Amino acid sequence: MEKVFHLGLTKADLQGASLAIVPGDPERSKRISEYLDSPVCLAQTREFHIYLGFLNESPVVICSTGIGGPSTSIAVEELAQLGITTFLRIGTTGAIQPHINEGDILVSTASVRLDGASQHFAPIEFPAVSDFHTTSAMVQACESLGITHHVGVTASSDTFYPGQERYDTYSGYVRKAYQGSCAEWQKLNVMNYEMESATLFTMCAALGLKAACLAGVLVNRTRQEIPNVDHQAVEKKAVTAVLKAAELLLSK
Ligand SMILES: O=P(O)(O)O[C@H]1O[C@H](CO)[C@@H](O)[C@H]1O
Ligand SMILES: O=c1cc[nH]c(=O)[nH]1
Repeated sequence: MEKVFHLGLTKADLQGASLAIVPGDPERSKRISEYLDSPVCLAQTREFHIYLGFLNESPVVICSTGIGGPSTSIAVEELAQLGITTFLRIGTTGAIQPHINEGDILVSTASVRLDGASQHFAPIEFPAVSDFHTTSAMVQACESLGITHHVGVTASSDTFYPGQERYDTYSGYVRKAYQGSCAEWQKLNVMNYEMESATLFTMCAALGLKAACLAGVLVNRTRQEIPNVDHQAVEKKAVTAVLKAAELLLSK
């Protein structure tokens, strides 16, 4: 088989892996790989840092998506061509409900499609819904590890600043369409903001692939706009949860 265009890998490179862990941050790929047995770096190209390792002897791929839907859609498409059918996103996030605390883990059942890329896969009426069994494994993982977690709907935006209604910016202006949007999502019981799950869920649901997403809370937007917590501690908890979910899925 030819190498896929962006990731630069062939099916043989993945050694039969069918499950991928997909963080946004490229540097996180390496940190996750260190929890696997015999990790090797397969490629580092653009925002895609790709590792292969083993979890209880099953091959697992880790591939960063970069920030946002367009690069996520490339990673998912090319990984699917290479044999990946299950995608576990592990991200960071901003909570918008007052009862959610920094350091909690949020498991997304579905996402509000505030992205553009998902519309290249399915019309806006199509739900950005996670895979039930894959998401259940994430919930079970959090429960078994005693991690404080919340399960619900996520708003997934193309932008970090206006799409998430941040005013503490260069211009201080948010265009009218997004003014009041955070309050509306709060009223509609949306848990949080992040930037990749709408594309990931829509694309995977439309293509018959399985996707789930969990994220560690870096900031509670009812209290402040920009995160200032210990990023690494929050990430470590989320990584522990996603690896446990992968282990549960691979043991079935
Ligand atoms: O920590 P990651 O996985 O990158 O996820 C979140 O962090 C980035 C924004 O800071 C966006 O990618 C958002 O979805
Ligand atoms: O508030 C936040 C924090 C992390 N990632 C986001 O997209 N938003």
